[in-house]
Amino acid sequence: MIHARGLTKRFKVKKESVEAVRGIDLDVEAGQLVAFLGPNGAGKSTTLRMLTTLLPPTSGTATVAGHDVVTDPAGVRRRIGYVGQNNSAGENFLVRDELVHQGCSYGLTRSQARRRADEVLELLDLQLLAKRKPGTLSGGQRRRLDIAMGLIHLPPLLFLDEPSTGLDPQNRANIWEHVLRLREEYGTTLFLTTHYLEEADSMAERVVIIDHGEIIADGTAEQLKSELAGDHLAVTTHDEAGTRKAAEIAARIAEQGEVTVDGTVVRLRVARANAALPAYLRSVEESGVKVATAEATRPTLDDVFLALTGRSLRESEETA
Ligand SMILES: Nc1ncnc2c1ncn2[C@@H]1O[C@H](COP(=O)(O)OP(=O)(O)OP(=O)(O)O)[C@@H](O)[C@H]1O
Repeated sequence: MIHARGLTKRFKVKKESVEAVRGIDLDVEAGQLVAFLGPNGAGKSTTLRMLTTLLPPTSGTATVAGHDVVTDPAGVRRRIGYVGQNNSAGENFLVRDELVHQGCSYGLTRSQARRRADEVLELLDLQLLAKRKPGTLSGGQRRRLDIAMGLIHLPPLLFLDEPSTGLDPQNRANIWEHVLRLREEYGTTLFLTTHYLEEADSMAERVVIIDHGEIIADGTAEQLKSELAGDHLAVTTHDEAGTRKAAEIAARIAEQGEVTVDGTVVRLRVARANAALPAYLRSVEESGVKVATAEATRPTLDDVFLALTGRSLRESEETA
């Protein structure tokens, strides 16, 4: 559905050149739900804008929904939906009429557009709001209307730029419910950017991480977490001598990263906690040290980003 090779975008700002995207290779198969993650300024929107033909690449190639973004942008646009960060519905018409108008602009006849408008209104639970003006909708309702606008021509591929940003947790969950329903009912391929790591982790089957214009990780959240970040173990002993001993043993088994000691707590990272924790506890107890508490935690996608870049994604966001 998406095949990009060496996709690059360079902007000229005064006399300086900004390399927003530096040679991206990407293949997305039909039916996938891909979350595109990265800190502010990483190049997410620029990539999305190139894939949706809103911006020409500086170099490289991309075929999207079977059409080349440079030589056949109109072909790409007919086959994709794009839900940007700004409202896509205008203020001239009522909600349903906005949808019908959008359908007609995609070449549907008026009666096809009406039928399709009713389908997307139902899919996004907007039926009761069909006769309202878009400006009177709440933030979450408005975002659902934006998604409906992107779906009016039944595209096999939908791009969503930050679909849940700015919404409260309840509305975010509601948007996800609709996005997942869309995929279930129509098999739509979904490619979305998000700042919410937890959402990408739990909802997307594939996570692609971009940093400084380059893809630095690509896989399922589980793969990325176990291959790149590892599980965390924290073991507490009763005294400093015991902690020292436990830290020495930890240094021998820790597969990734260093061992840290904080008071009487020893922390380490291992590939798989369920195998490593019992073995570690056995070794510590055999050395004569009594363990007070032991805890294993799974990493987050932020730990993955930290392991790859030495920075936390959240900190990168805050300093950007
Ligand atoms: N039109 C433009 N002119 C100049 N520089 C640009 C332009 N658009 C983007 N950039 C720069 O390209 C880089 C990537 O920006 P982009 O908007 O793609 O990042 P992003 O990952 O989408 O960030 P955010 O999460 O903040 O939306 C940034 O350094 C940005 O300042």
